[in-house]
Amino acid sequence: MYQVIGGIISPVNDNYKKKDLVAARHRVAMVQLALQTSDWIRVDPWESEQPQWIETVKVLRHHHRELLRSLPQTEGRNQGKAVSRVPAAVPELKLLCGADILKTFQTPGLWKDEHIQEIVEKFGLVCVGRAGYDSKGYISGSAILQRYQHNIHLAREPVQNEISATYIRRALSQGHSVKYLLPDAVITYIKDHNLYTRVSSCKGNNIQNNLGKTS
Ligand SMILES: Nc1ncnc2c1ncn2[C@@H]1O[C@H](COP(=O)(O)OP(=O)(O)OP(=O)(O)O)[C@@H](O)[C@H]1O
Ligand SMILES: NC(=O)c1ccc[n+]([C@@H]2O[C@H](COP(=O)(O)O)[C@@H](O)[C@H]2O)c1
Repeated sequence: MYQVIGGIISPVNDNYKKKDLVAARHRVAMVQLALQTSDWIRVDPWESEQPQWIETVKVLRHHHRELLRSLPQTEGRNQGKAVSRVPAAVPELKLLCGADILKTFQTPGLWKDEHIQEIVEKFGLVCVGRAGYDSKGYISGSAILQRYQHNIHLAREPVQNEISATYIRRALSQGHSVKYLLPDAVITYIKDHNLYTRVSSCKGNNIQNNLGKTS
C-alpha cells in the first residue's frame, strides 16, 4: 500500500526529436492551466529548461534529489544533544507512464539497459494500460523487467481512456473541436497562441530544425 503525496508532470525538452511538439514554454503553460484545480499534481519545467534533451533516468535522479532535500528533518538526539538530522520518512519517486512506454523499452538503441534497470530497481514504474499494448507481455519478454516486476505497478482503470495527444493535435490542425477533451483554459491558450494549426505546426518544425531541435 502506498500513500500518494504528490505528482510531477515534466514536459520534455525542445531538443527531444519528436514531431509536432510546440515550444516547451507553451507546453509548460498549458500543463499549468490544466492543473489549476489540482491540489497534488504540479508541473516542473526543470527538464524542459536544460540545454539539451536528457534521458528520463536523469530527470528521475534530479527530482529524487530534490524530494530528499525538501523533506522535513527531525533532530536525532544523544543525551539531549542534537547529533544528526535524519528525514522523518523517505518517500519514493516512481515513473508514471502508459503501456506504450514499456513497449518502447524494446526498441533497439532507444533506452540503455542500465537506465531501464535503474528505473525499475531504484525508482519503480506505475504503468497505465492503453488499448493495443500488452503490459504483461512486455514484462515477461524482458529479463530486466521480469526481475524487477515487484516494482512495476500495473494500474487498473475502471474505464479505459483512449485520448491521444496525437489525435488532439491532428484534430486541432484540421479545425475540429476538442471541447471536453481538454480543459477550457487550455483550449483558450491554444487559440490565443495560434498553436497546432497546420501553419503553426509547419513553422514550429522549421524553427526547431534551424536550432537543431525537433520535437
Ligand atoms: N490514453 C492514455 N492512457 C494511458 N497513458 C497515456 C495515455 N495517453 C498518454 N499516456 C501516457 O502519457 C505519457 C505522455 O504521453 P505523450 O505525451 O507521448 O502522449 P501520447 O498520447 O502517447 O502522445 P502521442 O499520441 O503523440 O504518442 C506517456 O507515458 C504515455 O504512455
Ligand atoms: N533513453 C531515454 O531515457 C528515453 C528514450 C525515449 C523516450 N524517453 C522519454 O519518454 C517520454 C515519452 O517519449 P515518447 O512520447 O517519444 O514515447 C519522453 O519524456 C522522453 O524523454 C526517454
